[in-house]
Amino acid sequence: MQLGMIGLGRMGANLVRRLMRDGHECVVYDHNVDAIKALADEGAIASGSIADLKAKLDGPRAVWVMVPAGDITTSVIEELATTLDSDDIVIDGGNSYYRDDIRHAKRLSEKGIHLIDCGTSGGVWGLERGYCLMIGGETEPVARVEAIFKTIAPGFESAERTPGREGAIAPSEMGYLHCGPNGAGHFVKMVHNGIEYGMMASIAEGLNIIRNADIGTRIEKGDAETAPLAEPEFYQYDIDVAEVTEVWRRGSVVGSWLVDLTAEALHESPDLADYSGRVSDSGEGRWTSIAAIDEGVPAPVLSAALYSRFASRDLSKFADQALSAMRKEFGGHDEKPAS
Ligand SMILES: O=C(O)[C@H](O)[C@@H](O)[C@H](O)[C@H](O)COP(=O)(O)O
Repeated sequence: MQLGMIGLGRMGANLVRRLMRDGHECVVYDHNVDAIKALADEGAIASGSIADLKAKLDGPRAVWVMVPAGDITTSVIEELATTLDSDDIVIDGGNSYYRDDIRHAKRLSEKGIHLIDCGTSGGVWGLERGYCLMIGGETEPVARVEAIFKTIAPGFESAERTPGREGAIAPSEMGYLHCGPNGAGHFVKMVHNGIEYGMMASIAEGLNIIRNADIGTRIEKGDAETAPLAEPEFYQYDIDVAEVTEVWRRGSVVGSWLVDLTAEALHESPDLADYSGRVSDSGEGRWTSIAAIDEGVPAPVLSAALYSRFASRDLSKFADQALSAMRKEFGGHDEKPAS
């Protein structure tokens, strides 16, 4: 079928490539003319504006928006609200906050345009592996663009069938799921990313414990800041962390795509020297914690993982200085001065 794509960054461009490979026709638009030209050279139909994109699509249209969440998505949706026709469909495939979807759906519905929110997971690997799609919106428009979701998703063969499941293959078994009305798709994607934070943090923390299993040798050399280890002989292991991730990839309980990717990164750079250690976040971990608080549902692991990202930046510095100051004040302890 035909699809318009607005936003030709890594995700948008690869979605277009995957769609074209499967015979879909894509009309593409981006602020960056080079990005449009690159895809036009690969067979997409170039457009010079959102109005031009509309003119090049047959109605009722389907337009996928793949731009950064927040103000940019809102402004593109606003332009679509004034440009598209009744019964056209807008699919927001970015990482929008599900509450924005509810607002955007209302705005588009004033013109009879349908919004589908579509959490899209798979990152830079999605072109080959396919993308896991978490979808929200009205039933009819979602069904109308199902061929698009089917192509973009990884497909039934991407995982072994869950034992006990039989009969017709469900969409979830192909890698896309209509989760509920507007916002439901991005709600599920939000929590998916909250889980992503927790899994990433636990792998990273565990590897750090292994990396420091030689701390007994370092304390003997007197360069540790901690209380002396009672039994330094138990921490004398110089373990190759890269090799640990490699072995965990084979048959271990924690084996996963995240461990695969960690093994790859450690193979390229055993000390991870190219990384400052400051970890960014785009919002979904925060929104997951807010949802947990609103629901009164405990989510200590996901919240701790979010806070450890904050701690990775300089924003924990003042709290650490305050700790140091208090320790010195009440105990006269010798705290390290600022360097
Ligand atoms: O499922 C995915 O493909 C990822 O979650 C993807 O959405 C992306 O990597 C996040 O945008 C990173 O999120 P943070 O910037 O919050 O880490």
